[in-house]
Amino acid sequence: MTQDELKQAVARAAIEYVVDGEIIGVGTGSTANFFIDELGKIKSRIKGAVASSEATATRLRGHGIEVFDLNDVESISVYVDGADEINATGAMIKGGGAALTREKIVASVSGKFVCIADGSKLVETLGKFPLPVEVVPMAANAVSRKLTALGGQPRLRTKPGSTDAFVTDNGGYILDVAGLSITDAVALESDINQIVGVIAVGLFARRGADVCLLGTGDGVKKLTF
Ligand SMILES: O=C(CO)[C@H](O)[C@H](O)COP(=O)(O)O
Repeated sequence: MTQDELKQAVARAAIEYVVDGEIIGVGTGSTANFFIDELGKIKSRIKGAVASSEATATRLRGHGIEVFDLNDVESISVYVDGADEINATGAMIKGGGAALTREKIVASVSGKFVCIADGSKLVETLGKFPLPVEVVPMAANAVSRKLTALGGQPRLRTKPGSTDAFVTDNGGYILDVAGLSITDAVALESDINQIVGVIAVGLFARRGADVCLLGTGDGVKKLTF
């Protein structure tokens, strides 16, 4: 199976977690997009969705799915999203698609986090994928120095084909931090959160996934944490 076929398979499998009549939290990225397309096929079963990015909101609306402002929602039963890396405890690196802050917010108010990923995302130790850190633009260099002191090699994310800084939905910049071998994800998440100027770090450890649907050549494997 191709990587897209694996993503589509886990997206289809995630429909099992949709609670009829409810508002569902929806992540960002190529795997989440397959899930949105599956949601579109059963949109009459749900009340609507809370999106983790403007791109996801646009795709949801394209399927005729109502997108709710999180401030107008009391609770979310299920949040479905991809990951850049996930380990055996359900801790993840996220933010490759630049939506880490809103993803973390929606995940934090959701009852169950269902991660959908192709098998290549399951790793023993987090950190081979550069850790995204969203920062207030004026603090980018100051935060970079602190991340270097933590042992990382931060690089400012730029727009494709440009040297201009990429700007997130929230007006932030992203530092992608290479060179980290993350053995204590909870501690590192806390340490980076403490750095003044950090908006959010793409380490989902304190609030990791509850379930991971992993697409492999042998079919969809379900990991529970
Ligand atoms: O965290 C994310 C976006 O900020 C994505 O979920 C993550 O980057 C995985 O994306 P994809 O499914 O395209 O591999």
